[in-house]
Amino acid sequence: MSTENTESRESAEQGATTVNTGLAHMLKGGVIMDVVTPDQAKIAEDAGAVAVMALERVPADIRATGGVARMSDPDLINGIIETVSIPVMAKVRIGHFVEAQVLEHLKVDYIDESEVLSPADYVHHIDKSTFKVPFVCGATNLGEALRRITEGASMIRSKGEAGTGDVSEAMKHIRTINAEIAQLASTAEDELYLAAKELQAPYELVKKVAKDGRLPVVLFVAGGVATPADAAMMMQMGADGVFVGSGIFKSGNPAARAEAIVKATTYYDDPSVIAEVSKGLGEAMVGLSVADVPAPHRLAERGW
Ligand SMILES: O=C(CO)[C@H](O)[C@H](O)COP(=O)(O)O
Repeated sequence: MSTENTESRESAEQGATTVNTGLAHMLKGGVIMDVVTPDQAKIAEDAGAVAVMALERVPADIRATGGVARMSDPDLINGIIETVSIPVMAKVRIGHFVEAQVLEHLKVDYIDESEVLSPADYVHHIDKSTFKVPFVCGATNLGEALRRITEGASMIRSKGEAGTGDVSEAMKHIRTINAEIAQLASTAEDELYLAAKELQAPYELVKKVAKDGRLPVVLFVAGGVATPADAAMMMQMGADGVFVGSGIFKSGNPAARAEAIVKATTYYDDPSVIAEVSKGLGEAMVGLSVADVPAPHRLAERGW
């Protein structure tokens, strides 16, 4: 390849990186909602969601019915794309690069390489740098987040324990990521080589996080967020936004709860707003305490 071609490819790649992370920045401060039908997508859009995540079953139903959970039917994804004007994300199994090729072909706005679906590869994640469409990936700690970013993820979401309605794992993961970043920021420069080795992440990326005191991409929180107060708490913990799935569409009044969670995410530091929007929402999802979920059934354990 000529020098000129190499340069233009590099510049195109840099451009793609900017665009890829740019969409995630536009979603900041918002709620991304799991939806399984075009009607649900419309409810989410009307409630003020900044994007929807198309999938076949919300995590609570994946957990309840078991079996192998895969990428959704393209007809469902197309139906949702045609119904709403906000960005549409969709999930692929960890390591399933052909499902990702299909979603890119369908022109989804974002791909979630998600532990909520059954992994297709227990060793490798997708090489996301080979795609034009941006990816979001889950992480339970800083090392995991940095490995996903190295593979090309443009956005990270902490995993929580999806489908439980129990926010405690989401809290654990955002606290862990925050604490590990704070520790890096106070690490002497000549000790960052060891930190990189321990985090199993590239030195240059570790150095950047230490210098900036934050991830180089947007960080949302997911998994177990079920009430307006849950969402506001994640925002007060420093999240750039929240994903909510089962908490809305497994509740008694999805439209009202969706709107309330959006408002609480926006006014996350105003208890008077959170109190107001929490009134009269009807039944919250029944939920499942994470302490009662045995380790082999924990979705957050998937991914490495
Ligand atoms: O995997 C996801 C993020 O991509 C889900 O949207 C999220 O984890 C939903 O979890 P829950 O159903 O507990 O809200």
